[in-house]
Amino acid sequence: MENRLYSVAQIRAAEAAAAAQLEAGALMRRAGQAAADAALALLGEARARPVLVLAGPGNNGGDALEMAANLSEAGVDVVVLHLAGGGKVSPEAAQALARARASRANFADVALDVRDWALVVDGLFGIGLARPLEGRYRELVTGIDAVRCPVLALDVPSGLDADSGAVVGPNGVAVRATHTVTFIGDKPGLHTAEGRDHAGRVDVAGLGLDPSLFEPARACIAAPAMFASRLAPRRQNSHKGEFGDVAVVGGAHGMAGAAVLAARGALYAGAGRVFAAMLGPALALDATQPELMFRAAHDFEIADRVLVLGPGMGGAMEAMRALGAGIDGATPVVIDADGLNLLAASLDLQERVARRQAGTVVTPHPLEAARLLGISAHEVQADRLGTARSLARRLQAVVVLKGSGSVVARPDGDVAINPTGNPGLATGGSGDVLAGVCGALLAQGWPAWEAALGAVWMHGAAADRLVEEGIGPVGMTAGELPAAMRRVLNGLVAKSGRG
Ligand SMILES: NC(=O)C1=CN([C@@H]2O[C@H](COP(=O)(O)OP(=O)(O)OC[C@H]3O[C@@H](n4cnc5c(N)ncnc54)[C@H](OP(=O)(O)O)[C@@H]3O)[C@@H](O)[C@H]2O)[C@@H](O)CC1
Ligand SMILES: Nc1ncnc2c1ncn2[C@@H]1O[C@H](COP(=O)(O)OP(=O)(O)O)[C@@H](O)[C@H]1O
Ligand SMILES: [K+]
Repeated sequence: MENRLYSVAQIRAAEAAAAAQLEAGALMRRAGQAAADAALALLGEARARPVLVLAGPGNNGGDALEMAANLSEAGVDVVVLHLAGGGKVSPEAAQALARARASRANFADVALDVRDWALVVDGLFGIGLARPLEGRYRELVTGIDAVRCPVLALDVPSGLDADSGAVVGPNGVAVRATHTVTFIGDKPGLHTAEGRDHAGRVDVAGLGLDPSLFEPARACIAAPAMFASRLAPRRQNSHKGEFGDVAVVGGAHGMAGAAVLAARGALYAGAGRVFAAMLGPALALDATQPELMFRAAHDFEIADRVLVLGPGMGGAMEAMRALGAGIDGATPVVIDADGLNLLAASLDLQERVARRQAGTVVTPHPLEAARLLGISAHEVQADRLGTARSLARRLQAVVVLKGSGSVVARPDGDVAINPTGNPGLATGGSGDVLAGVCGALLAQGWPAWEAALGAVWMHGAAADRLVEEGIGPVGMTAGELPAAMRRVLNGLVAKSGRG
């Protein structure tokens, strides 16, 4: 998999294997050099003001001390705030401290707001964070929020769990960095949950480890290369039957909009024909999208149609019957929104989902995932990868756990974290559009894993384009997504063509 993400345990194993082959302290010196290079790149010509380096008690602090020595050797004015802690110090961190003390860096116990810094470097804690930040550490970390310069985190923003992207502690704090240089391998927690807010832009410094030292990654960052084989340009001699029928099953009384948004998502993602099978009063027409065909759900023929089960479906018996019929059908399905709430209420339906032969994509937001697993939304967010994996295993389906850094998981445990999208998507109906897009890709023959990855990546990229154009993040509407997503999709298709 490209853009690999490693768990802390995997990073530790690779680090130990590499350290056994190298001279003592070599990895820390390499980390300190990579960190200094990243800082120099960020500073550019801005050398007049000093750089503040916060160095913690462990090896993350050791990296910071090596970096401080390198920066001062490069002529940068460096102030080091070293918090020694009371515990045992590794030989390499002790060596780094000696080197930094012998350099021109100034050691001082300064307050964050006493100077106008060019850069603040967070080398307090990395993957060894063992508990929530308290006392002086907490003060420093919250103080960083007030500085106006760039903040560079070393390895992991202090206070963030590198595996999950959760801020550690019930009332925890973590550094909000503008940039993170992460060592040895990239980590999932930098890209999902609170990770995107705290890590900023992430660069990986591999430190020259031999790839054979790594256990296989079970996670990666999603990228178009993962679904590129499905993006072939259409043949001239094609007809709408080749691009499949999508039927959105939903739209109970008062919730027609959800079904319409999903149907538009499907239309703009290239489905041959799109139906909205309404549980509530069937609309005659969507005047702005007259291509959509409305039917009453109770006498709609679902055979041979890819189904998007759930947008605005409600919780009535009729909805449960429609969901069951869709699940028992032989075509690929997407289950979303109220469809997931109904599923959460029925172990029988969950088992029927797990027995399906055709592709199944399930798209819960954290609360829907929590209902499905009988846990709290907080517990879901504390372990998004684990949650998505266990749902995928339980339902034998591809699961998209939505939110910042959506996690796409499949039953064998592989996951991808989506890097596109922004808070403009936090608006009613954007999930309905996603479900429709996913349905259209399934209808065009994409396997469930690629359809989920493609839908999530393009849906987020559409929102990113809208932000670039000034249409968001504030006030972006779900109805604006389908056309923006269509531009993203056609752009990818054009790129995938020959020559
Ligand atoms: N080893 C190597 O070769 C390489 C390592 N690398 C670098 O090392 C980092 C990992 O180093 P690490 O294992 O020393 O952990 P680190 O993140 O510094 O924190 C542990 C220290 O903090 C303490 N502590 C923990 N939580 C605390 C809290 N809330 N509040 C207060 N104290 C707390 C804990 O002590 P404790 O009190 O728990 O005994 C311990 O002293 C990694 O992220 C990377 O940057 C790279 O250079 C590559 C080569
Ligand atoms: N802060 C965010 N950053 C990135 N994507 C987001 C964010 N908030 C929401 N999204 C995305 O927007 C969509 C919202 O879906 P959902 O919660 O089901 O909303 P609705 O039910 O209103 O349609 C999902 O694709 C989700 O991943
Ligand atoms: K750090």
